[in-house]
Order: sequence, then C-alpha cells, then structure tokens
Amino acid sequence: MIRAAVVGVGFMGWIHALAYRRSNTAEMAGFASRSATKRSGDWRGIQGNFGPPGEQFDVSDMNVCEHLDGLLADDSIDLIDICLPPHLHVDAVTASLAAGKRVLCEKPLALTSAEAERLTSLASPGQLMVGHILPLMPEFSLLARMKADGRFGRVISGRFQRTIGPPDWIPDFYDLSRVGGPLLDLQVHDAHFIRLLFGMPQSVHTASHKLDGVPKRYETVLAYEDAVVSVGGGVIDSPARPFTHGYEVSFEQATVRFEFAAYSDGTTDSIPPVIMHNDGSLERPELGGGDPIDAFVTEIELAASVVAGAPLPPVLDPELASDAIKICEMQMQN
Ligand SMILES: NC(=O)C1=CN([C@@H]2O[C@H](COP(=O)(O)OP(=O)(O)OC[C@H]3O[C@@H](n4cnc5c(N)ncnc54)[C@H](OP(=O)(O)O)[C@@H]3O)[C@@H](O)[C@H]2O)C=CC1
Ligand SMILES: O=C1CO[C@H](CO)[C@@H](O)[C@@H]1O
Repeated sequence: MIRAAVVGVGFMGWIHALAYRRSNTAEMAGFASRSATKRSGDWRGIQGNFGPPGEQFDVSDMNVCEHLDGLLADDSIDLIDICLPPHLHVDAVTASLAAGKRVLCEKPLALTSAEAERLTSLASPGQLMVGHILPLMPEFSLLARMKADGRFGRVISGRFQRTIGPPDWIPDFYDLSRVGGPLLDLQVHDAHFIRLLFGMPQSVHTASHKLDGVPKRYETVLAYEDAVVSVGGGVIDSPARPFTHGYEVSFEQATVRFEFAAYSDGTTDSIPPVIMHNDGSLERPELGGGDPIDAFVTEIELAASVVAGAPLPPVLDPELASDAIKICEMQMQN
C-alpha cells in the first residue's frame, strides 16, 4: 500500500480523501491543514461543486500536521498530494521534491509555463506528477483510446466547451498571480486534453470578453497542420448553471459527441457519448458508473503505480501539464 499525505484540506483535498478511502493500492496516511477543526477530523464545512459534502472522520491513525514540513519529515510517507490553491503549488512542490518525496500536484501545476518547466526540471523521472483529471473521465478517455488504437483513423477536428457559473467560492479567482482566472484555472483542463489528443498547436487565435483585463468568456481556434480545433467557454453570470462541458471530435471515419450540464436545482442535462460512424450507423458506448470520484480513484492509483515503479503515464506527465499552461498563455496573448 502506498502511503500518501494530502496538503490543503478544501474541495479537492476532500475529493482525494474519498478516492484514497476507495483505493486498494494507496491510502491517506496523513494530511496538513492550517485549521484546528479540520485537524480534529471535522471536515463538514468543506464545499465544492460535485461529490458528497465533507464529513467528520477518524484521523487517529494519521500523521496530522499544521504545515507541510511535518509531512516531509515523516519517512513513512511516500507521496505528497498537493491540493493547495494554484499560487502555493510552486513552493509546496519545490519543498516536497527537495525532501525526496514523490509528488502529485493538482492542476494547474503553476501559474506560468516557465515556473511549471522549472518544477519539471527539478524532478527526477516520475518524481513529479500532475493531476489532470479529464483524460481519466470515461467520456474523455474514450477519445484517448480511439486515438491510441486508431480504430477510426486519424483525429482531424475537435470542438470543446467548458463553462461555469460565478465561482464565488474561490477567492481571487480573476487574480493572475493567485488563481489565474478562467483560462488557467478552468480551461486548462481542455488545453491539457487537446495537447494530449492533438499535440501543440502551431498558432491560436482567441477572442474574449474580459473582466478587469482578464479573459472571462472566450472562443479560441487552434491551428494544426493536419487538424483544426476550437475551444470556448468561461464564466456566465447566472448561478443557475454551475457547470457544463462537452465536445464534438471527428476522426477520419467517425464523429463523437458528448455534452453535460449541471443546474442549481440539482437537475442535469446530458448527451452521453454518441459515435456517428461515416457509414451512417450510430453507437452509444456503455461507459458505466457516472460517479465523478471514480476518475480520482484512477488518478491516485496511477500515481501509486508510478511510486511503485511503473513508467510515468502521459496523463500525469508534468511536461504535458506545462504545455497545457503554455496553450493558455498563447490564448491570453491574443
Ligand atoms: N481536478 C479538478 O477537477 C479540480 C481541481 N482543482 C484544483 O485543486 C486545487 C485546490 O482547489 P480547491 O480544493 O477547489 O480549493 P479550496 O480553496 O477548496 O482548498 C484549498 C485548501 O488549501 C488550503 N489553503 C488555502 N490557502 C492557504 C494558504 N494561504 N496557506 C496554506 N494553505 C492554504 C486550505 O486548506 P486548510 O484550511 O486545510 O489549510 C484550503 O481549504 C487548485 O489547484 C484547483 O485548481 C479544483 C477543483 C476541481
Ligand atoms: O473543473 C473545475 C471547475 O471549476 C473550477 C473553477 O474554475 C476549477 O478550479 C475546477 O478545476
């Protein structure tokens, strides 16, 4: 069993804790929190936009610290799992790598690609991993598998969208030096997936509506020699639809569509992935589950397998995570 410790007990800290609870290969052996309430095991105040509410739980078997340093000094901990706000990632990753720990850091790895590349260069192979969840969600891993096995030929175009309601629960959301705004905090998910599926674009063109100079709503076209991709979204002003994402992706022999939206009254709209074959036939693959925590179980188990000696999979690779930030920067420069 790989022993992991979470730093930063907020929405993602809780979701990762739930994933460790379900895992057969990684356990949560400790955590660091500034909050005495959370250190006592009372995580009931935690809020997020999916998953169950935080709970009270037994932490008596865990190494519970106020600061990261306490976890770094614990030789029994294999993996530091960083769930802090983005502006704290660089320092936490740097300290954890220097202490010789393996690291799983939530997206975005850093607030600039230069910082992300520096962190990557500090790590030995497989020491640093980045939690980009999208390729591990069944609706998206389907596309990655289609590309990998080439069953429908080459991937030739994609249109992606991701929009949230006002992110009032995130302090400093539009601050480029703390969270990064909608492109770096939200759309980086698609940038990473686009990088995985299509590679780095030759150029991007973005039109945006800005809030205090930071893109809030945007549409981007990414140009490739042999493919065309677009991605759009951002923040709408209504809290009635806290979250939506989706895509339409074409391979040489089939087009795949997926859409999902969650509303504030608890209802959802969904078009589960549908494959439209060029011969006119339709396929609706059975993807099972639908529990968002499952993808996080996959993520921490992949990280645990790397700690145990497996090769670093592209989905956790910090170089891809840095490229995703680079794509966001290309969009912001427009
Ligand atoms: N993969 C995904 O789908 C998602 C990823 N994320 C990413 O996860 C990361 C965390 O986001 P999220 O969980 O939503 O954020 P939260 O604000 O909910 O949690 C972050 C936690 O970090 C700790 N923290 C905050 N400020 C400080 C500080 N100044 N010094 C030390 N600790 C601090 C706090 O924990 P404590 O009180 O214990 O100290 C806080 O609860 C971000 O990088 C975000 O982009 C977020 C949502 C979804
Ligand atoms: O997927 C997500 C939902 O929106 C949040 C606010 O941008 C992001 O932090 C998170 O990664």
